[in-house]
Amino acid sequence: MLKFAANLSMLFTELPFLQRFAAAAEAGFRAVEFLFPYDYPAEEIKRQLDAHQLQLVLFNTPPGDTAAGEWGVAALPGREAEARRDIDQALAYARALECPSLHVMAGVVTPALNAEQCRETFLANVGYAADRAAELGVNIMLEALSPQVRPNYLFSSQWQTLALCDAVQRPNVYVQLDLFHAQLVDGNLTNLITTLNARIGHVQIASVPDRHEPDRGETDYPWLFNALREVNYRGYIAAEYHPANGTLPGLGWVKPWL
Ligand SMILES: O=C(O)C(=O)[C@@H](O)CO
Ligand SMILES: [Mg+2]
Repeated sequence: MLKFAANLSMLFTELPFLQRFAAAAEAGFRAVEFLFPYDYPAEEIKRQLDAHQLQLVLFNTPPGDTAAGEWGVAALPGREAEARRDIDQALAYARALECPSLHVMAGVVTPALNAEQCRETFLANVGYAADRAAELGVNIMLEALSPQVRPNYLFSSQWQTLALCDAVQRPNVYVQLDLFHAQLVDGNLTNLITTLNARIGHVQIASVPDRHEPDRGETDYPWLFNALREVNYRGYIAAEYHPANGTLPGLGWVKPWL
């Protein structure tokens, strides 16, 4: 049985953040994810999860200075101490919120940076995160981001994600397969699912190219759900899209799965 989660940074944004948990549960979701918990004490988020019997399944390490265009610091040479503080903080939240997976954000490689050095820095920081996470039973996710959404992010292809997972040599590091980014960059999604298979730790979905509900656009999600079922995918599939016309009217696609 496939399991679905609502991304509370993109869905239910008609409501303030802490009210989105109730709305997701009311809509039938049993699991949620979001970008960042850091503006709120963990206890406050935990109260929402418990009150609405929701499982938190994923969130991200802090993004760095977003106003300056940063999107993670784990690949930025010279920022290792900050990256590891961020990882420690994120893992403290993961523990408090009983969240099984953490996405470690790499960062944008500006022209002033050496790409190979960034990759090495990322691998070292992911190794640190994986070892700390293993003590808590948490898995680490790595996510390729398309240049259309995040230009110059450290990696954009699912094959680069796989190579990074291989290179870090830790059993608790997985591919976070966002099928929206994957279609933009790699295509051939059925092959990606069957080839990556057991290395996939988390899946996210949205229509392509508009990043709306996954019931439109160029990707056939019922087909891909079936492909995930056939490889016996046991993780979550998170709805990470911008609703085209409000969250609730767009949830028809997920109703049969909840
Ligand atoms: O942008 C995405 O896609 C994500 O999954 C974010 O959480 C990280 O960039
Ligand atoms: Mg994503």
